[in-house]
Amino acid sequence: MAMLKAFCSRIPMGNFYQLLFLLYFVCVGIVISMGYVNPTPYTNSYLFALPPIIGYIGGIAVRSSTSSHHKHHQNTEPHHIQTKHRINHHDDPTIMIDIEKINKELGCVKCDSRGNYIHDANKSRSRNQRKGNPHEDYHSSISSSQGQGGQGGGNEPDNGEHTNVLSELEKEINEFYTNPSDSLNYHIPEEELVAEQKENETATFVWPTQDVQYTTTTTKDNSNKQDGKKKNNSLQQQQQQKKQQEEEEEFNYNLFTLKDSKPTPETRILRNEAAIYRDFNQHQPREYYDYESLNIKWNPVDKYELITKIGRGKYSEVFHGVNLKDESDVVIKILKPIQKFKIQREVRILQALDGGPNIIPLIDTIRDPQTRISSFVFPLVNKTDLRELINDLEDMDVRFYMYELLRAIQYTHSKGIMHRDIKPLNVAIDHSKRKLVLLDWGLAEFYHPLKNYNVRVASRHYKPPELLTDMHDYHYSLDMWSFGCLFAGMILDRDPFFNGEDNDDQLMKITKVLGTEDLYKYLDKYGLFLNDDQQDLIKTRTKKNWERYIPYENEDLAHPAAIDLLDKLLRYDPADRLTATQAMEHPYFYPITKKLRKNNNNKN
Ligand SMILES: Nc1ncnc2c1ncn2[C@@H]1O[C@H](COP(=O)(O)OP(=O)(O)OP(=O)(O)O)[C@@H](O)[C@H]1O
Repeated sequence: MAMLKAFCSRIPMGNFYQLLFLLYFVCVGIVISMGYVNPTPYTNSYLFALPPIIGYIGGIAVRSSTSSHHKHHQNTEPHHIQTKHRINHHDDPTIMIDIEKINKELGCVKCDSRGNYIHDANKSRSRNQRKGNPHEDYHSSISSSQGQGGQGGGNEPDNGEHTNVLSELEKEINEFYTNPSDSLNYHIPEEELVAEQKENETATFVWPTQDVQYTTTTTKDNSNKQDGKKKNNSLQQQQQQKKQQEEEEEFNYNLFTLKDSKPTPETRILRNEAAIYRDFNQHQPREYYDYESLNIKWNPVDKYELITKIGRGKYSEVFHGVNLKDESDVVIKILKPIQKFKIQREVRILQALDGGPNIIPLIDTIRDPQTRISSFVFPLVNKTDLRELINDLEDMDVRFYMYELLRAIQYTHSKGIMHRDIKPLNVAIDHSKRKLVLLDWGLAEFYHPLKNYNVRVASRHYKPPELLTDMHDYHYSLDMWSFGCLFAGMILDRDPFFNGEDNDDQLMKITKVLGTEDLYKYLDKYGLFLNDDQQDLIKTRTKKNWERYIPYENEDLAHPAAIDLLDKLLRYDPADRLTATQAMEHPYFYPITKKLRKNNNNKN
């Protein structure tokens, strides 16, 4: 009996029924042959044909039902393995960091560094229980999906089915982390491992950092191979660590730049990104651009004496002073009460640009301990107002000073900084020494791509269209517009060239010269809109020829090369404007660059 049971258990169910009917068929044959039943055609068909047919059909039915069950089973099996494959990527330490970052960004406080969901009793509650607090629902659905190894991350409301699947997955994930090797349903046959090993023994390794290749063979020199592998491993580790560090730095940098950035309006189609020096600050140590962490060393004021007031600005009173130690002339810029970060920013930027061409150097930072009034000390520039000077300047002088100004701007941009207040008042020229310096770094700022900056910078008449149309993600090219306005003022003897009475009027004045066609193209490109007042003010206008603005007495300054340069600077679209480097390469400056090259050659 036990043998029969064992035999039966080995026979698949479909075959078992067929065997049973075969047995019946044999029995009926015996009965007929022994003469117990009359073999009429009817009895024959009844006794012989029907049972095998039923048996056969029954067998098919049973077999197909078991095979469909089997198929279903097969389907879940690879899915199971697949899930573990997906989870397996957490073994990569670089990805682990990623998930941690994503969790932090999404505010998933319930995930560990591997993106693994940390069990929460609330999570096992039913949907109805959670329904009462939609906020809680949202957060638990985020953290649940995070628990799947960072897959998904949706914020759809949870339901019972979803929770079940998630808790199963959670179990799998936890199992995987407690015993990763066991949970991988993989078995690599011994022969394959040996073959792989052999293949590696004769493989060519590429040195990861240099273009050097070396071959190691176990049969010839075993130690070489070991060394090579060790080197390779340590190099790989170093590379991985470096990558990890870079990713961390990038993440911290992104957090930093997002810190005080305003959200971008949904209407924006295209963001405005600098084409040059875009990632300069990202590749600098944080102290370089994080001016709020700067500790300014304030020295005593008694080293200097004030002589006379020479100027005043929005944020300061400027005095001619003297350094009592060496009796040198200085400028003391006494700061009005302003926010601390603005002082830190100006100092940090002046430090970053120290030694740059035509940039005013910061000599000292002083503070009166009693009044706590802070001041910056600069060298005195014996300057002449640009607007007065213009009458005395020849074409070559204008080219020279404009080139010198561009050198300062180019250097500033190359250091990841925007000046944001280029105007004649901030350019000091000592014509007797043929020396130009760019002053007033109070509004200058570090450039971070796609950061939404304050548009209330630069002086109205030098404000580019992006500041007048609320494009907050402006970049270095805003300085190039301001430079263009200053240049137009000089060569066309009309400063300010665009003389708006307020910001809306300023844009209107610009459209009177540059027309409206390009303005609308620029607005459409970036998904920007005019405000109501601007729409009322701005009528359809055609672009004017620059020639009509050239006064008779300025034809020597405003020649075709100068006009061509001006035309390439004053463009609505910041992406269409020349960069400082491109402007310096413009034919207008050929006589200057030619002379510079000659002087350099002579020196050498
Ligand atoms: N080193 C200098 N040599 C000569 N004059 C200077 C010097 N520094 C500043 N000035 C004069 O003082 C004025 C005000 O200086 P500065 O622009 O730095 O101050 P501010 O308060 O930041 O001005 P703003 O209102 O333009 O922001 C300048 O326009 C210039 O005329």
